[in-house]
Amino acid sequence: MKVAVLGAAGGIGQALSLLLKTQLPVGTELALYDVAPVVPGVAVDLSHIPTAVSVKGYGKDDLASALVGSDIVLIPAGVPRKPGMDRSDLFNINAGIVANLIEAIADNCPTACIGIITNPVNTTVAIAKKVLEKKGVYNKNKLFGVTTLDVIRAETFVAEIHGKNPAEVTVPVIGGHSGTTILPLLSQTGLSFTDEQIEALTKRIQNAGTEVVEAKAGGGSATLSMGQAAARFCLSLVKALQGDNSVVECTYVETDGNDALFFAHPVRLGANGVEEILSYGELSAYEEKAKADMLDGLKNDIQIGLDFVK
Ligand SMILES: NC(=O)c1ccc[n+]([C@@H]2O[C@H](COP(=O)([O-])OP(=O)(O)OC[C@H]3O[C@@H](n4cnc5c(N)ncnc54)[C@H](O)[C@@H]3O)[C@@H](O)[C@H]2O)c1
Ligand SMILES: O=C(O)C[C@H](O)C(=O)O
Repeated sequence: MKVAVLGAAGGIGQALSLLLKTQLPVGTELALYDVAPVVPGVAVDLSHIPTAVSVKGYGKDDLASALVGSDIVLIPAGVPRKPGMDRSDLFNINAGIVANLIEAIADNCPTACIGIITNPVNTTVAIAKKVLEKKGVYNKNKLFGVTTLDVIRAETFVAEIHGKNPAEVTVPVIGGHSGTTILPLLSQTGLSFTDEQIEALTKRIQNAGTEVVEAKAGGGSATLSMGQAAARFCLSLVKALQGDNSVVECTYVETDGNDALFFAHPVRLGANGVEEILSYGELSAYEEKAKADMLDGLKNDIQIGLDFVK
């Protein structure tokens, strides 16, 4: 098994790479790529941790070597938000970065599962689809927008309110990854909430990225919690690729278009990536309305991505 992290020297990239170095199965190869000259040093640093996962750093001109043979490629490359910005304000810089990296994936490891972290996720995943299609290697079962951070935040905040261990709480989060497109399904937690709690919790989960951006006061966005979220997603994918058919994660994937072309659902993973897109079940009246209200915005975000690739 080979896992490549593109943008591995960044805030998310370093946290994620540390977690993968310590948690990937024995024998895994971890390839760390970044345009920042520190990346070989990050790899050497991690290589001193005594686990049976080999780590190699790849600089700016070595993208192809980093990618060849990869089974999973995770992409946290790109610029993060500063206070006052929306995720969509990152489009101008990050769209081109993602398109170029996806082209290289198409050329060097066209059958890899790709997890996109770079914002705006609602749009960058659509860019990836178009680039892969143009290259003739698109497989919708292997392209994922990583929305796991919304899930772990929802689990944390719900556990806090109910005085529970977060490990015992499950909250599906559907839709997209920005503002109101993030839709936590509190009705499916098996726990009860007042209307006021539902309103406040939903808003907190939707604004949690901004909560971090403001707290970091110009120093970037969520990196450590995102590292944890991406590691959870990657480890689930590894388990599934190795034959475990029972792994379910919420992730932003291409669907039958019932809601929008890309929509985060609970997804059963397997040896080929997406095994089955699971129904998100019955929504409460509050959730139905929230979904109806955000769909046009999400569809627009997706269209911007599709239109970016000529
Ligand atoms: N999906 C999510 O839930 C989620 C959560 C947090 C952050 N993000 C997004 O992740 C991205 C990265 O955030 P960060 O805090 O790690 O930023 P960062 O600035 O700390 O790190 C980004 C890294 O990407 C590298 N990079 C830039 N262009 C590159 C290229 N063409 N190829 C390879 N590497 C390149 C940079 O050198 C840097 O090391 C941002 O777009 C951010 O908005 C997404
Ligand atoms: O909020 C951001 O810009 C980063 C990320 O999407 C997050 O949800 O923390």
